[in-house]
Amino acid sequence: MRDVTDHEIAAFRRDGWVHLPGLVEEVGELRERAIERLRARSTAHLTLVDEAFGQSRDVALEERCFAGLMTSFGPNAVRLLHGVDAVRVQVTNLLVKEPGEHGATEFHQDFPWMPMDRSAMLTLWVALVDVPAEMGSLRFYTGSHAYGLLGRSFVREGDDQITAHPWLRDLTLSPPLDLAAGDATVHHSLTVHGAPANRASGTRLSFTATYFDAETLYTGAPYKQTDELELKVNQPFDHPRFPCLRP
Ligand SMILES: O=C(O)CCC(=O)C(=O)O
Ligand SMILES: [Fe+2]
Repeated sequence: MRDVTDHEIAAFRRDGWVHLPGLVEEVGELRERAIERLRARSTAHLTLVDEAFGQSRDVALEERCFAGLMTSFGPNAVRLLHGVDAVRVQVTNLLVKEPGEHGATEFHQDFPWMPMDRSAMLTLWVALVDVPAEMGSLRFYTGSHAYGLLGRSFVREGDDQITAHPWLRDLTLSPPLDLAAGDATVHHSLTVHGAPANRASGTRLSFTATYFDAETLYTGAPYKQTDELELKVNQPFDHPRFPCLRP
């Protein structure tokens, strides 16, 4: 994996998202492991998120090659986030968007569900196959991370951010990106983002990892991932599920 450049860091801080062409040199093994693992995924559509994409969560806890990818991006995540000395990983995931099976990913922010006391958090999204725009690469409202918490989406029908906050349309929507396998995007946890449905013929396949400031304290807000972990309120996420990475 290459380092992010100073120019890319400046763009991320200004825009709330950045395109990282050629971030990962070789994705062959990652793609094979992803396909293998996704065979076992549940295809039940139980939530509004399931309508948008399938998931295989915590992939880096179980697959060495994804653990390597997660770890190598740690120093980049520290550099991208402002005033952060170390990060923890919140979750790693494989996302699959099938033509026909999945619809659009409605525009949303990632942070409003999180049981964290600060929003210094970002998500790396790596294309594991070529993802032309019509396959559903992510779109971002440029600068939307400056507007704070805008509320939860995927909770009720019609709660996407554009319906809730029509003024977002005054911001610039990022261009439809044609990603090659190994290209990535990064978005801040407050950046409004979404993706169109997959209108190509193949499967959209990506790896994501979410990183947050290692100093972040647990608030105790109900959240499926953390409810069972016996974390202490007002203490850091000091738990093997949230590995700490330093530059
Ligand atoms: O891949 C998608 O369509 C959505 C992914 C997403 O919202 C995220 O990684 O935060
Ligand atoms: Fe998201």
